[in-house]
Amino acid sequence: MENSKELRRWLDDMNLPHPLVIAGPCSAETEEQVLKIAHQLKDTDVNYYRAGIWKPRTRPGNFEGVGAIGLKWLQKVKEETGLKTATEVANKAHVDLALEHDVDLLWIGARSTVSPFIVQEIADALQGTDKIVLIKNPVNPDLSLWLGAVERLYKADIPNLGVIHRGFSTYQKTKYRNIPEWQLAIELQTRFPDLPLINDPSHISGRRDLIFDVSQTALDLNFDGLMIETHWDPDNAWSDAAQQVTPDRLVQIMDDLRIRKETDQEAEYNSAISNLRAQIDVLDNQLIDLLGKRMKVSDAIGELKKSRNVAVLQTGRWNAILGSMILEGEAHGLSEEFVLRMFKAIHQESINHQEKIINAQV
Ligand SMILES: O=C(O)C(=O)C[C@]1(C(=O)O)C=C[C@@H](O)C=C1
Repeated sequence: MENSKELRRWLDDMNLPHPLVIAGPCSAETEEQVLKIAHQLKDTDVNYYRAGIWKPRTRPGNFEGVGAIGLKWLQKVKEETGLKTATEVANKAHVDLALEHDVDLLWIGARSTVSPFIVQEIADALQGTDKIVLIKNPVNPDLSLWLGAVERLYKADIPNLGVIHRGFSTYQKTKYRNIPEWQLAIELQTRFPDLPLINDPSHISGRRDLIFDVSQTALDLNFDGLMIETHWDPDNAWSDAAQQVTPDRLVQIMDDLRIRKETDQEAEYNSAISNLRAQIDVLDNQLIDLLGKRMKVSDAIGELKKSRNVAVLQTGRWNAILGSMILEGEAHGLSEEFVLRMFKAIHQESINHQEKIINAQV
């Protein structure tokens, strides 16, 4: 699969004055609930009304969705409000039912994207459809697996594709339910700049007070749209209560978000940015030069260790470097997270250099 302008045609054709918005409850609960929220979202920026019909849950015993009856409620939503509809599908039976009920947009969930068998089954069931199909990232931060799923659908002649970034599972304790790992979304855009990219701040945040900030970051990174779980009574929702917002709050979020353009054609902007980018280029070259020099010193240490039969890894020294660099970084406005990541990468490269030297056959 190659990048092409064709990939974003379905989105461009919508000619939206704002990012694409997919909103609605995490789960369809009752007909009344589905219709009530849809009517509240009717005259807002919302383009697609979402509702989970089949819910993959971590543990058995939790609410697993109302099933096919919910698709009838979504049809009613379309009739009564004119909103297009969206739901998650996780196997062939779901696809067949969703198509039968004329759901306009289907998405593949994170737990399905991890399984090439399931993705292939869904792709086969959807073969040639002109519905929009969005693929959520797999639960683990694996860009190839994510793009592999997109490719399976592309090869099944499904032209209207896109991806949803919903964050990644982690053992670390963080403020997020699923850590964003924005770098992956940036890498995906670098490889497929025209593949529509939607952010799901609800699943990244796991709590409603973070949704605005995550959405703003997504828009600052050129995301094309947002999927935000919305419920008329979030606290009493049957699933994911903590991360849903009310329709009023959604409207407020959309009002407050700053939508930035990709670039600016003004001469003044162009000359200022060229000047600053020239400075960045000089500094980046200096960084590479310095890192090369540091590795040369590390090579010399490697030779010395080899002659004295000393181990490569020196945890005492390494911890001392980390401690002092975190403090130094702080004084230069660099976050601890960044300094740690950067020095772990430098340390690993240094170890690789020394390993090569120590294990070289003479
Ligand atoms: O100080 C050393 O012994 C080194 O080999 C250098 C270095 C580093 O790159 O800073 C590399 C490996 C060790 O684990 C500790 C530090």
